Amino acid sequence: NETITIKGKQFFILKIIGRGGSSKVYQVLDHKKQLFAVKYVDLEEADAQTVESYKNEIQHLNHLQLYSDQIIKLYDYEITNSYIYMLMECGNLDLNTWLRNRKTVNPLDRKFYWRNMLEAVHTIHNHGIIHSDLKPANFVIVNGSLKLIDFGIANRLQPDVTSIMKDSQICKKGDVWSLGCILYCMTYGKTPFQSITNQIAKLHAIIDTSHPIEFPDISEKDLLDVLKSCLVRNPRERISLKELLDHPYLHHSP
Ligand SMILES: Cn1cc(Nc2nc(NC3CCCCC3)c3c(C#N)c[nH]c3n2)cn1
Repeated sequence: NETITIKGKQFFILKIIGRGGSSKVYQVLDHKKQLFAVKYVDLEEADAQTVESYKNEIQHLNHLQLYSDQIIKLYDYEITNSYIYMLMECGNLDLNTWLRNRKTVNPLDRKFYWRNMLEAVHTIHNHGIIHSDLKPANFVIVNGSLKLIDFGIANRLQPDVTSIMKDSQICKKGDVWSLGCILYCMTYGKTPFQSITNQIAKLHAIIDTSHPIEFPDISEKDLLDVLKSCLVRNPRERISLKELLDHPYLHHSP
């Protein structure tokens, strides 16, 4: 069956893991039967800005390999005018699928995965990257720990150059909100505004500081405090990533 050749090495396609607009992710084997993920991007229809955004994402992914184990391993890549191949480590499952398949998350997994997510996002923030679209599908489980697979740079609708560069500390707080939503989901089995089905009403609730987010009582008081601190609507008052890394939830058992 089908093979992919990257930098002269041949890989055998086992299955397609996912597909996006012009990208596909395959699970492949090399000649030593080692498992990898290959991301393929079709550049035929891509405009110069899109190609640039993909090259930017790859440069950052390549560089950040050195700084954290919670960033997916990029072993090699091949860029031509018509396609991109990225050879990466393969996760067993992405966090979105994992969360969908289970009703409850055990407190130890949740705490461990939270630590992994914080470390990954702290790493990209330290290099001036703000994801601004963090969701469970951006993380994969590799040998029991979570790894970030993309930085939200590729194919983002580029902020038009007129957008005034906001204070980056404030923008980083957007990623804290997103992480809080993921942790909320791992705690209560639903996202903070999931019960509001009308999209407009949901949007109003999200931005309405007088609309209270429900935090049903739980035994882990440290976890409850993390959730309430992340899901503060005013970014200035919201907890920072640095403070999250020092929070008792990460350091006190249970
Ligand atoms: C469902 N599932 C996922 C895996 N593992 C996996 N999925 C990856 N992307 C998936 C593409 C579809 C959406 C969810 C992420 C990548 C990846 C990139 N990009 C680099 N390594 C990976 N490993 C095994 N089953």
